[in-house]
Amino acid sequence: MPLLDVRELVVRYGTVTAVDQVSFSLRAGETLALDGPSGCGKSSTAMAVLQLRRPDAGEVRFEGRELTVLTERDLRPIRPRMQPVFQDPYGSLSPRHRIRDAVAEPLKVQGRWTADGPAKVAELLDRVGLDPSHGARYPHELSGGQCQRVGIARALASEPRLLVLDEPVSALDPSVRAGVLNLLAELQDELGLGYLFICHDRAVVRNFAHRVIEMRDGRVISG
Ligand SMILES: Nc1ncnc2c1ncn2[C@@H]1O[C@H](COP(=O)(O)OP(=O)(O)OP(=O)(O)O)[C@@H](O)[C@H]1O
Repeated sequence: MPLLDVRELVVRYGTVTAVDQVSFSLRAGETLALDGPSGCGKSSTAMAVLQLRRPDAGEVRFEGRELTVLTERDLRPIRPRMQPVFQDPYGSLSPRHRIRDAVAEPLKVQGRWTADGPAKVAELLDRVGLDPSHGARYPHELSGGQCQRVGIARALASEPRLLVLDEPVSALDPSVRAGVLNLLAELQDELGLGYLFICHDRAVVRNFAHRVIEMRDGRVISG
């Protein structure tokens, strides 16, 4: 059974059809890249997969369950298992919260904060290659690459099966990109995560993805 199976997905904004009958599937432990020029519908596909933007038509089957028919309430226990990581590492963190609080937040929101919470946060920071002492800092005291690692630690706190990575290294200096991509590859090996990886850097896609589908004007043109 695929981890994620998307069938004939459609997303419209008024009269614009941003995603037009897109289908693909993804297995656990696999990275599928969505490639294509700006405006071709990659982010809209990602948002619809995550049910952050409910699709206008089509199916999104995740771990065997059809999500598009579920209510917000029924989606609540499923949401932690599919986590986004966005392009802008600073933008996805609140400037007023310390790093340790940002990583603790999903545990607290999901009712999983217990006496060993601080130790779990330290472990998550260590897992993404950050010194646990970074937990006391604020986002502006970290580099872009370190912030993106915090974003990944926050996603891992939810114990996901799928990460939707929307241009996760595009905003980073070329010198730190490889480090973040290596971390993602290690986590995938270790945890068997599926990655839907949105990226328009051909070299990165070639090195990192197991399969690539190419989009143009809302449609899949190859892959
Ligand atoms: N909220 C919105 N309202 C109206 N139109 C939108 C909205 N979001 C996206 N679009 C339009 O939908 C189409 C697909 O956009 P989308 O952001 O999904 O593409 P993309 O491939 O991710 O592009 P980029 O790489 O620039 O993020 C574009 O024509 C875009 O202008």
